[in-house]
Amino acid sequence: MQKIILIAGPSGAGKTTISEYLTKKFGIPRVITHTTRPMRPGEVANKSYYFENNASFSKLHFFEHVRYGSYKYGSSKEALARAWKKNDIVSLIVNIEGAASYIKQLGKQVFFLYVTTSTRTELKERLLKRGDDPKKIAERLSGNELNLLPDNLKRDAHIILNDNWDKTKKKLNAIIAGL
Ligand SMILES: Nc1nc2c(ncn2[C@@H]2O[C@H](COP(=O)(O)OP(=O)(O)O)[C@@H](O)[C@H]2O)c(=O)[nH]1
Ligand SMILES: Nc1ncnc2c1ncn2[C@@H]1O[C@H](COP(=O)(O)OP(=O)(O)O)[C@@H](O)[C@H]1O
Repeated sequence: MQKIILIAGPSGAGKTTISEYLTKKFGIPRVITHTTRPMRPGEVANKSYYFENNASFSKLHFFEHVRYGSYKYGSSKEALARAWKKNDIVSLIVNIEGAASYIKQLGKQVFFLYVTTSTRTELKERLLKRGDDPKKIAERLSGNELNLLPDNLKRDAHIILNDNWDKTKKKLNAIIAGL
């Protein structure tokens, strides 16, 4: 059965780091998603995201799409098909709303990883170190943008407390072995 590992959680929790590890270690490709937000330093077009404007975004065929902060984000049916063509297990980084859509639409094909840290201070420190703008960090770590795990998704979530990278790797290795 084709499967999708959804990776959700607050900014700075380690979603991208985990998805890159899954690619490197297990050849699990990530479904590249579309966004209207500007590219950050260090990001690569068509690898980090497909960077769109409002007009090009509106022409895509979405599996689901959301507005998050000031920008639009969405995963296209084409990008999912492309990733599944490469491998039966793929990963996808989404916000909580997107995770709920996937779980509803794909049911048992979904493995839902919720990644977080023990403290919000740790998230803030990681984001400062990553070079994010302090004003943006404050927005990401409050309100809707925090991506807290809602009660109705707790049953579906496999929670990874990514405080320690070695422990996280071991958990990921065990998860992949069991898929
Ligand atoms: N629903 C949905 N969320 C997405 C998609 N692509 C990215 N996201 C989420 O959008 C949020 C913002 O991503 P980004 O701007 O890269 O910021 P970061 O999480 O602070 O690194 C994150 O929670 C991502 O998981 C998508 O296609 N659909
Ligand atoms: N277990 C960890 N311990 C310390 N730093 C980490 C850990 N996991 C990830 N990081 C670092 O934290 C920062 C945020 O990780 P990232 O994967 O970009 O988060 P997200 O995609 O969830 O926003 C990156 O600089 C990354 O190298």
